[in-house]
Amino acid sequence: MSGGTAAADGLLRRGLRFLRSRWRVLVRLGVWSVLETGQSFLIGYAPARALDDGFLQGRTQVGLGWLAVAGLGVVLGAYGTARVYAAVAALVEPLRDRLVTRVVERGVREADRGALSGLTQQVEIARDTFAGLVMVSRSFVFTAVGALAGLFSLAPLLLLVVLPPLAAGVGLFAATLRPLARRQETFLAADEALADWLGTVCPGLRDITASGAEDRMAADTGNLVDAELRAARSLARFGVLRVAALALGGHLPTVLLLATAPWLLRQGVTPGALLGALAYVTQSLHPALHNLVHGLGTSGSRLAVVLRRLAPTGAAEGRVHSGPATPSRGAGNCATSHDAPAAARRQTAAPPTKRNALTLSSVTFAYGPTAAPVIESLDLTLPPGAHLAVVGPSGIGKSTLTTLVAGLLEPRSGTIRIHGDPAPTPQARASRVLIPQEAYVFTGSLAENLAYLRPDPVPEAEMLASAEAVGLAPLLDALGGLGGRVDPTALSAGERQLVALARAHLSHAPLALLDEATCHLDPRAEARAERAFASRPGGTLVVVAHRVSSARRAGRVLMMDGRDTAYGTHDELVRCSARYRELVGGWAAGPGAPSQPALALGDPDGVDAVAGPGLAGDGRHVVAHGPVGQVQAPRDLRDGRPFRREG
Ligand SMILES: Nc1ncnc2c1ncn2[C@@H]1O[C@H](COP(=O)(O)OP(=O)(O)OP(=O)(O)O)[C@@H](O)[C@H]1O
Repeated sequence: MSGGTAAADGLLRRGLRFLRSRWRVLVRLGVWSVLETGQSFLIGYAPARALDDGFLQGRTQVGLGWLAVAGLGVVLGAYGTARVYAAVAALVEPLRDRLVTRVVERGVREADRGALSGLTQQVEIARDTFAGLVMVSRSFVFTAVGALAGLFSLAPLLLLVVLPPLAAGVGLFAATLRPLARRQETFLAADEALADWLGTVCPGLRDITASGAEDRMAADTGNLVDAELRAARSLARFGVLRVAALALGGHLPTVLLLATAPWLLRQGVTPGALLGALAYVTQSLHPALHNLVHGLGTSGSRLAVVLRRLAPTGAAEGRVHSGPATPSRGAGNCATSHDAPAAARRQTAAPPTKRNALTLSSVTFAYGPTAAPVIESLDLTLPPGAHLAVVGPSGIGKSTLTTLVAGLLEPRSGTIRIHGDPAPTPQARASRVLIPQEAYVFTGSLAENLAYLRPDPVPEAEMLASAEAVGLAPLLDALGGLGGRVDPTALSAGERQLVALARAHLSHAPLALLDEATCHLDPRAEARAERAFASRPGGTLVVVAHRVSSARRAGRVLMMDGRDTAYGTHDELVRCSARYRELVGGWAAGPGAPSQPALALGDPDGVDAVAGPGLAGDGRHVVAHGPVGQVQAPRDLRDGRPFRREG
């Protein structure tokens, strides 16, 4: 037995089990359908009687009476239809609940919100399709029973004319149902495979061109297009059989009734009975068969595909992915924001480990409704304890990013979570502390300034430890200890930054955002402050860096550069990102270099640096556009030694 057939049989078994457990609802549905069917019966019977017993006999009132009966049948039928909808809801909603429970469990287990929203959408499709199927197949059965009973009661001979073509049409349709469903599924799978493939290839066109892989990619894409074309043609061929079934079962009875009318009249069938038979065929049987053929033919296979996809194991087992292997992206391990979709997929495919300190999912932000986004579709994940340096050219959006994470701005779209709490919310706000470039201190004691972010009384020892950690101790001594008076105007910008840093260090917030918060400190003092934050137990640090030394210290670097944003370690970026090398090289070249680095003389920790453009990454890969080596890395970096400013 093939995998597809086994899956289909499994689905059928589960479906029958589901229906068996809801037999009461099915009975209710049947009862209301009978009432609805009364209308189908009367639609031909009443006009026949009206003609034969009323108008043709000159008894107008009797004729009108029968027509009134037909009208009453319509009213009762409408009531029955309303009750039918309620019964269908009772059948369909439990299926929806069951599927929702299943996909939510799966989404929680896989910690994949993207997949979850996709799956819940599919549940809605499954619910609607199932409801449509129940309505269509039920309607056909009851309408056909009503109409055939009516034909029999008018004149059994009529069945001889109507029944054979109707049965042949239904039989032909039934025979095509399974192969049609298979072809429909193949077509859907081919269509999705092509869409998936294009979604992967299109964002990487630049890399494909850079690595000369156009021909191979075009050939692979062509294969998928051909596969979809073949599937569409095969489906269309079966579509012709479907139309034939409808012509046979729906149109032929009308033709036969008209062609055999003289014979039928000779056999004693009355003109009214003939009129009634035509009404049954054209008003009931043909529309019901039409709905069945189109509804069951299309929706049935759609439902099968969706249900199989929602199945607990091998969610995509029903999906034929005939696409070629993932395209090479040109530059080894590198990944830019071009790779965002692939990177996002890699990220969501990873098993959940622990709660991330910071998660950005497809974050887009602009300063105005029609303004160009400063940040676009940014994905970023930082585990607790991570140390990230954000670099990029002036005005690229580094401060905007930290402000968004701090919850002072709201993304236009996408989500930001700090230790699982969405930003901006009070919970997320309590988990982060933002130290901007401009450090604010106020007139008061140093202790008051330091304890400002703590709701609880802060032990002196803690304050002294934080002051020591960030390098505030000399100022603390100069001011005469924690009780010393702070006069903001008497402090230098660097001293004010040290106070602000010690205050943030004392806060309980595990995520520290330093937005050029050390720009007035010398490199040595900056290094000390950053290390103090990086070594807080469980503390996560995001630094908007203005020196290369900052980027080197950080475990990961986010180089913001619009669509070419790159992410990785400093060494990876140096290896893979031409843009990053260019920036680093710019610093080394000194003043007047394109990136206009802020150099600090005699930096024992390395070179000063940077600013460059960008977006996101998956925590493991970095990027380069253009072959690696096209831009030569500065000699100092290749030697692994820090830069030194010349002269
Ligand atoms: N409050 C604001 N209102 C409108 N536009 C703003 C605002 N703040 C920043 N911008 C604009 O958003 C863009 C990104 O600015 P942002 O300050 O985030 O960049 P940056 O990379 O931090 O720059 P720098 O390194 O110079 O601090 C710039 O074009 C800037 O002019």
